[in-house]
Amino acid sequence: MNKNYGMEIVRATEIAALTAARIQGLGNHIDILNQAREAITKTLSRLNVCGHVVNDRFATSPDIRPLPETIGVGEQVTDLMAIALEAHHSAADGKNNATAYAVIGKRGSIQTLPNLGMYKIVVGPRIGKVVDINQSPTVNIKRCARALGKYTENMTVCVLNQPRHQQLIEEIRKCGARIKLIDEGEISGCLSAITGEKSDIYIGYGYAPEGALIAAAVGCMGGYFEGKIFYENDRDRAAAECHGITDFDKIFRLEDLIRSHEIAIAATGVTDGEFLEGVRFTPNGAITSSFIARAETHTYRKLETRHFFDYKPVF
Ligand SMILES: O=P(O)(O)OC[C@H]1O[C@](O)(COP(=O)(O)O)[C@@H](O)[C@@H]1O
Repeated sequence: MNKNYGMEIVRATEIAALTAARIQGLGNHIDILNQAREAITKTLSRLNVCGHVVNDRFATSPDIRPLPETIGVGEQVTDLMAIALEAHHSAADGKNNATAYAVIGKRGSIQTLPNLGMYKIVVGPRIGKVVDINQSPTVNIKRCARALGKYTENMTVCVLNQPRHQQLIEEIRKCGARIKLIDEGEISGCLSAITGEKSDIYIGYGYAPEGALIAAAVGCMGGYFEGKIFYENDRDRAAAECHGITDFDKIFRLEDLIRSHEIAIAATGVTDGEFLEGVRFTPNGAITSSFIARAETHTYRKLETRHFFDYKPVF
């Protein structure tokens, strides 16, 4: 791609975040997700590309507004992944970590993944390739501590607060590391672990399609990612085969999920989160907190944007 599309897709994540923030806390998680999806689609539709939408986890959900198969008005063919509102239950409840995300990359650069669970481990560039998903959390935490020159007791591990993580949480406690529990929004937990802002490692089970977006963030910002898809039965394995996955023990790394340096990512906070602040409404507009990054340069920017609704007729 011959330009930094991060600058363009961030406008779409901003509009999705502003739209969702307007109805934050009203309790309707389907409506807030649909409104965010409509908003991100409308703004991405103005992009001068022909973006093939990939890894939409809600593509076949009957209540959820579909994203078009292709988005944009241009000729340059790209992959486009949009998570208009991660942690939509949190957004509907007015809780933390709701965020809008978009990734754009050269056509074929983003691996498509089935709607299955994926166990993930994510660290930032200061730690790098010392973790091994087949090792226990204790071994990985200690390896990361050594890489950072920190005591294990001063390491912070971000984990989704889900019953399935009980054993993981107990093991982390036993090895002496600190825990940062988040209710929803694993991507923001991973971004925070990549930059080392609020945690040092992210470990846990979430969805596989999110893994591609997290890998894109690692590709753009540095760090290390490993993910393993969790299969319960033959139907799951058949679903994976539709995406060309035939090795069911495969460890997915950055290069398996993102196959090009021509990739850019953007995100905007809806509610306050691990990595970004939520939308703050002002008397005549709103302030959004976003980030954009691209793999070619590894430059990442955090942006505070002031929106003036008198000049934004849509609001
Ligand atoms: O805990 P669950 O329901 O298995 O889902 C895990 C997923 O939920 C999330 O926390 C939020 O998911 P949504 O974006 O669908 O709201 C994701 O970050 C994570 O992958």
